[in-house]
Amino acid sequence: MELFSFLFLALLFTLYLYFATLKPRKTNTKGFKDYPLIGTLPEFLKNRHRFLDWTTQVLRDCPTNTAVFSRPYSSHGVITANPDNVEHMLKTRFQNYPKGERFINHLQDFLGNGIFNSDSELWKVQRKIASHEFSTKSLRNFIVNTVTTELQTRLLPILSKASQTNRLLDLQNLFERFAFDNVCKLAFNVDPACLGGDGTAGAEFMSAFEDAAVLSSGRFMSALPFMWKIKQLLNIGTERRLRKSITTVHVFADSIIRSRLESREHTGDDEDLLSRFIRTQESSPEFLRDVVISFILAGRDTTSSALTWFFWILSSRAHVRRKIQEEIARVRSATRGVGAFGYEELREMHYLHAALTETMRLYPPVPVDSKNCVDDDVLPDGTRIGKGWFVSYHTYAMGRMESVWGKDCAEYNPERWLENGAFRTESPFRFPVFHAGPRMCLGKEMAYIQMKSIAASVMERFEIEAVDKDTCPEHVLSLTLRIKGGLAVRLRTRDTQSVHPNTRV
Ligand code: HEM
Repeated sequence: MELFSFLFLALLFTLYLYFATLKPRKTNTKGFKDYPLIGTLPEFLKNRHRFLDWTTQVLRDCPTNTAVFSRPYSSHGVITANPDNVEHMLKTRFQNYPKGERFINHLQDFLGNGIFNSDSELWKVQRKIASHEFSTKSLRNFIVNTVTTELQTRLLPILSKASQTNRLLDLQNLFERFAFDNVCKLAFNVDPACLGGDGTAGAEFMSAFEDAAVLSSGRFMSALPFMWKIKQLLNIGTERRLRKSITTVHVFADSIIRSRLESREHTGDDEDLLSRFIRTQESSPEFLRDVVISFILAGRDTTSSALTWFFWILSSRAHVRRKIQEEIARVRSATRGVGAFGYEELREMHYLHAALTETMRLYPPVPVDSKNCVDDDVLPDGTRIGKGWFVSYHTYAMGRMESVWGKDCAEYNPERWLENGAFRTESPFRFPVFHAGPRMCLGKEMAYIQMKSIAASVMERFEIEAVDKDTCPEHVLSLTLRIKGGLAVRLRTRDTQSVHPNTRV
């Protein structure tokens, strides 16, 4: 026993000496500090809680805004905020940069082989069906109608009541519930009634879905890649919670899919994606479940994240709020529209489009996205990448790069998106908020319809002020960029003279 204690103390002492005298292999300030054997791990552990800002600073200091990242017992990787590199990986050499095994393994339990978590043929077949359906007018109308109903019957009445009672509201929570109801209608025509409804089963489904998303993405932040696998094997800690939440999600989705398959002949006119997939091809219930879950994940927290940051930013920018309100009033008087905004009216709102886009430039809902390198390659800026390395493009950092947006990159300025008053699109490689190339986001148009519809309807009726409008909120990093603790706001009904008489709730 004494010998054991002695050996143990000797080992501790040796480790102490090793770490105390350790010097990074790379001592200059460019790139991540890289130590022998343990790679970037010490820096990563020190900065994990502020991952986005730390990596942004490192990339800003690198000559081509690209840095190599290494972790012990795991493959190396490259993180880039360079538009040429982004174009190379997302388009020019698309085949060489799939999601890859590492990404897919991390999310497999939750997402199976859904579009968000597959490559090659499995991805292609879902992409083909979905991109056809997303381009149909019937799906667009379905989306507009779903958003309108949720707005008129749930969100606006909740806001109206809060403004009368001067109650504080967590706007992020409301938007997340809104988006979840919406995307469930789109995915399988089910209304979980998470916003203002009595949907107990729906609320349980949403909360399990949220847990599953956060815990699955937490696997990527594990200091040592095999640690989550050990926890999974022993069914302990976060992995135990993850298993439970995934089971809840699967049971809920399976029951809907089973009943829809049993009444297959009744899906003839249904507009939701599940019915469209059932009509188009023969698929197993498990595959249909994967399809549905991926779509819910893709459309769930993205629009709510963008809208939450949008209202926080606008809280301290009265001049931007005023311009949006003037635009809304102009569109109203031109169309003499009443009630919810129609698709054509939303299309006319160029300034609102620019203000939302500018929000996502600085606070992208998907801040970092990763691919896997299949064969050795050299990026356009000269960075060498080895087979099996991960390559991440850092959308959050790109919005803050002088090399991409110029000297005023840190300023919130919707005007940068306008030319003679009309919205001007940007290269998706400089602005990869919706991804780019063959895997570009399928829900982009739907997302803008939803965000513009909510923003215009809310801003036409209310003034919204974040309680803590002058302090940048902390964010939580899961798959999407969310505000830690939500966004507390106070509402005031706008002067009745400035609101169209027929639009009151
Ligand atoms: C502001 C809102 C949104 C943003 C910023 C956004 C962003 C993105 C990004 C970055 C990706 C690439 C993810 C990856 O492959 O790793 C993506 C993919 C995707 N998005 Fe969106 N998205 C938004 C809203 C939506 C909505 C509302 C839907 C509809 C349900 C949707 C459906 C999809 C789908 C199906 C994919 C997978 C495409 C593929 O792999 O081929 N998105 N989105």
